[in-house]
Amino acid sequence: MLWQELTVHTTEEAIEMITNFVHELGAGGVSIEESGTLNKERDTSFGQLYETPFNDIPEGRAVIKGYFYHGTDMEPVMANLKASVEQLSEFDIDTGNPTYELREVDDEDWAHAWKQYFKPIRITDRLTIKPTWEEYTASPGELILELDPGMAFGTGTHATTSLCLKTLEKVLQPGDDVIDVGTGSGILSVAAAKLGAKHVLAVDLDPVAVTSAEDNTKQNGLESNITVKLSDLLGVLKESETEGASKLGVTIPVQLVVANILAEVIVTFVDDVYEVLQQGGYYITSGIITAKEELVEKALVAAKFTIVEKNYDSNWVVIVARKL
Ligand SMILES: C[S@@+](CC[C@H](N)C(=O)[O-])C[C@H]1O[C@@H](n2cnc3c(N)ncnc32)[C@H](O)[C@@H]1O
Repeated sequence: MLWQELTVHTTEEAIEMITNFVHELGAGGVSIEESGTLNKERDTSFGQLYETPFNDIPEGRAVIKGYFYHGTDMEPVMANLKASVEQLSEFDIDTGNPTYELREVDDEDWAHAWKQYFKPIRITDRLTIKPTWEEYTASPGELILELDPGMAFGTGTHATTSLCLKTLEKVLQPGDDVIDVGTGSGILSVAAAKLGAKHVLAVDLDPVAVTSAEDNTKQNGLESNITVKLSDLLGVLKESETEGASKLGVTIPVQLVVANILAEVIVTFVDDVYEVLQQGGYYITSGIITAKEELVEKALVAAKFTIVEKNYDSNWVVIVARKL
């Protein structure tokens, strides 16, 4: 199928606003590329982070691409978008002299192009992510995460995913029950299970992510260690109250929760994380751009969490909080 691809070259700071504009103007899908991440393209109903490796986008810059159906009259779309972007300076958002391009593309091109760049990645001495279609020989003691993210988020190349993986390796104790909120491809759940979790409950509100996480659970032979559900954390809490833990696989309260979602979303369920955690339990959270770090910290402290560690990669932070 043919699409019209509208590209905006701008700054990381303007991503959120411009992505919203492109959506509001009727794009069927939006992709976001920042420097040094892997680009995958699909619908952005949850405002996910997007990934692009080996690109030559300079630090602080971003490329946003909106895909419009072939018959769309792009002239008013362009005019509207430019007018909205110009207004951003009034809100002190630096759009960095944006430039615009328009071209026709075939969706086969953009749905699969990223695969050629996705190679085995060694995240830590122990954890390596291996695309299912690549050959790789593991060294002794190396844990291999077999992964085909499909169109879900979570290849491991994005700074936030790799921050979460490194932190999981440090914090998770064998035998822990774990909840992975916003599982995407299931990458963090697969890692948690391979690192010795007793059971992992993986939840996501996006059916595409749920299918991907289920597939990756199977690829790694972890069907008896990971339960995947189309839900958010509140849904999990309600289900555990009404039906008990039997369908969730984990026993609530759990020892560890991990959530790699955008800051604005994370702050909406901090209290639910506190409730679902055992005393002494850990909460690993990322998806937080450093500009939003304080917002999340305040919400965590207000919910009675103690912040025990923070680590950074590019403009992203992972926060480790504890229920003490
Ligand atoms: C940035 S991706 C993270 C994927 C993967 N966990 C990783 O670390 O690479 C965030 C995921 O959270 C999901 N999501 C967004 N809001 C959510 C919510 N309130 N509850 C559950 N999942 C949510 C999105 O659908 C998306 O798949």
